[in-house]
Amino acid sequence: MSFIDQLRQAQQQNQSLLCVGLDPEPSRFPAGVARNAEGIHDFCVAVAEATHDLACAFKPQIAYFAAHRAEGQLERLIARLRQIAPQVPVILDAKRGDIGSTAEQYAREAFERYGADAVTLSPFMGFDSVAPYLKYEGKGAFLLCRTSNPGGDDLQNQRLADVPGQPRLYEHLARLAQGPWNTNGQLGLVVGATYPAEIERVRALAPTLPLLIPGVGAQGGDALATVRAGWREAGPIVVNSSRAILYASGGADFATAARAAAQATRDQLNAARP
Ligand SMILES: O=c1ccn([C@@H]2O[C@H](COP(=O)(O)O)[C@@H](O)[C@H]2O)c(=O)[nH]1
Repeated sequence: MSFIDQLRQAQQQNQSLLCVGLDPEPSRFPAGVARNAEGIHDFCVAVAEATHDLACAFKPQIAYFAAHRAEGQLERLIARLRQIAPQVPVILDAKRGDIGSTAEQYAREAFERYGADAVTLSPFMGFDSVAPYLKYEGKGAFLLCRTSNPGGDDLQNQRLADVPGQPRLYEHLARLAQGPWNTNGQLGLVVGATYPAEIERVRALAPTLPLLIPGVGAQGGDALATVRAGWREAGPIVVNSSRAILYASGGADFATAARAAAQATRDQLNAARP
């Protein structure tokens, strides 16, 4: 099954647009969870078990694992997610971008080593840096388009003088991803919930692409405005929240609190659907 079909199926089954982000930071773990690589694995498993029926995707951010030499634990975690929630796709947030030969290795890492269903990529180096990922049939790739951070303006919001109509860089990217770059039909875009007007613009330019939308929760993005701007019958959205769910409680009840936070966010997103 293709990534996009898998995503739609999980959204239907769990009635959810919510992606639970797995950004495990040992210094924020409650007492009783080891502040090491094994603790990272166990903490994420506990959160996944508590939220598996509320999520349409899980998004481990690779830096939180690699920084603590927990790549082996990330492999095991993704394998475990398959048991906990076989229907829920895993998006590996890696934001890779490199020349083709190196991109081949990154693609292998994401899809063969970790077994992710989709990956996030930086499109800055152009189509040949994206193409190796598209050779993996049915696997998804989300290109950074209009990111949630204020610094996204520095490049993404600049106009391209040499392109007809002088679009902004993020608009040009959205057009490429909807059109000529989407050779396997599995491309999506990353757009920040902190910029709903830009979500709406991206949706106009890329009406059928899945949008991965981080920025609700800890970054303060507006869930209602996000869904209104991005959700369309023909174009799914996946709205990520990480810290607001993972650290809803710093105590022994962290998994129960994570579930409550995930449920509240899921319900908020669903209530905003037209
Ligand atoms: O534009 C982007 C792209 C990716 N991210 C990632 O999403 C989560 C957000 O975490 P919160 O705790 O919900 O703020 C994190 O992994 C980022 O690396 C993003 O925030 N913005």
